[in-house]
Amino acid sequence: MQPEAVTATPPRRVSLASVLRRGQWRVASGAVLVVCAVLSVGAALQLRLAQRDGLASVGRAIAYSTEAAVAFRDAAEAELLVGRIAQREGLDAVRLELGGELLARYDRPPTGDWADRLRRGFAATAEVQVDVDGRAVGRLELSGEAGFLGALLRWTVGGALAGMASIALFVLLTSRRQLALVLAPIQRLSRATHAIRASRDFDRRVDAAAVTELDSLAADVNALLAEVQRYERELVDRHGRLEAAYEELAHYSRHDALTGLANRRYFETRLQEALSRARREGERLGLLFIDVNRFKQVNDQHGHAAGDAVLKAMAQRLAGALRQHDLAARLGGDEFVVLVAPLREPEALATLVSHLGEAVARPIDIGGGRSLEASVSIGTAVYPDDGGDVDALMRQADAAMYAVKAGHAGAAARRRA
Ligand SMILES: Nc1nc2c(ncn2[C@@H]2O[C@H](COP(=O)(O)OP(=O)(O)OP(=O)(O)O)[C@@H](O)[C@H]2O)c(=O)[nH]1
Repeated sequence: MQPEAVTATPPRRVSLASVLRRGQWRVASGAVLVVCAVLSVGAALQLRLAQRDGLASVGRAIAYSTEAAVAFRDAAEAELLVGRIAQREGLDAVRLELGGELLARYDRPPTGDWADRLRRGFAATAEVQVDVDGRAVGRLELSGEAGFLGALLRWTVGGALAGMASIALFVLLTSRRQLALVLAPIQRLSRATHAIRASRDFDRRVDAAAVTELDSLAADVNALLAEVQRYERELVDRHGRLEAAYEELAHYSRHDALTGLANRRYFETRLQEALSRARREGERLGLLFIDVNRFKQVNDQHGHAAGDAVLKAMAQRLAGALRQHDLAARLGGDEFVVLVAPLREPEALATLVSHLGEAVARPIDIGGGRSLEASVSIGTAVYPDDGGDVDALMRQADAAMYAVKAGHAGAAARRRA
C-alpha cells in the first residue's frame, strides 16, 4: 500500500506587533473584568448596608408620623399615613403590628413588567420598633429596594468605565514601551540583514539590543556574518588562485614550454582561422617552415643545455623579426614555423626569409663564455598558390625547406671537397 502523502499546511502569518497587541488587550480585558467583579461585589455589600439603614430611617419616620394613630389605635389613619410615606419612598410593602395584631399595611401592587420584578428581586427588609410615650408597643416591617439597584448599576457601570479607561491608558503606554523595546530592535535587525543580503556587504554588522535575548540574537547574527565574510574571502582567494592556475594551464596548452612560442596545435588553429579569413577576404597568406641546420651537432658537441640556449635564441630572434599580427611557433625539436597573414605582396615573403636568415646568423651565447653561429633552412608556401588547406600548405613549406636544406648540404659538401 502506498503511504499517504502528508502535506503540511503553512502557518498563517501574523506580525509580532499584532501578537503583542492582541496579548496585551486580552490581559487588559481580563483585568477589566476582574476589576468590575471586585467593584461590583464591594459596591453591592456597601449598598446593602446603606439600603438597610435607609429602610430603617424610613421606618423610624413612619413610626414617628403614626405615633398618634397608634396611641388611639386608629387603623384607618395609620394605614393612610403608612401608605403615603411608603409610596413616596418607593417601598414594596409595610406592616404595622401592635401586640402581635396587624394595625395597618401597605403593598405596592405588582406591575408585572421585568423592571418591577428586578426591583423586587433586589429588595431588602428592615424592622423598626414602634414606641408610644417612650414605651415599645409594636413593630414595623418594611421591604423595598430603596434605590439600591440604581446605585449598584451606577457603581458597576461607572467603575467598569473608569477601570477600562485607566487600563486602556496603561495598556497603551506599556504597549508603546514594549514595542519600542522588543519590536524596534527586531525590525532594525530584519532591515539590516535584508540590506546585507541584498548588497552582499558581509563587512557590515547589526546593532546591539537592550533586550538580552535580542542582543544575543544580534551577536549570533554578527558571528554568522563574520563566518560568511571569512568563507567569502577564502572563496575569492581560491577563485583567484584557480583563475591564475587556469591561465597558466591555458598558456601552456597553447605555448611551447622551452621557447614560449606558440605550439603546433595552437599554430594550426590560428592557421585554420587565418585561412578562413583569407578565403573570405580573397587575401593571400604566407607560411615559413624553418629548421636549424646541423642542430644535432650542437647538442653533441656543446651539450643539451647549449642546444636549449640556441633554440631559445632562435625563438627570440624569429619573434623579434615579425610584424605584430604574424605568428611564430615551435613545432618540436629544431623545427619552427611562421604565419604571415595577410600577405599583401608575395615578394615580401622572400624579404622576410632573408631578414630572418640574417637575424639567426648572429652569434648565440651558449653560456660559459662560449658562443656559436647557427644557420637555418627556410621553406615557404603561399595560400592559395601552393595549397588551400593547413595540411597542404604545411607539406609544401616543409618540402620547400627540405629542398633548401639539400641545397645547403650540397653547398657544404662542395665546400668540404
Ligand atoms: N637541446 C635540445 N635538443 C633537442 C630538443 N628537441 C629535439 N632535440 C634534438 O634536436 C636534434 C634534431 O636533429 P635533426 O633535426 O634530426 O638533425 P639535424 O642535426 O638538425 O640535421 P639537419 O636537420 O639535417 O640539419 C636531435 O638530436 C634531438 O635530440 C630540445 O628540446 N632541446
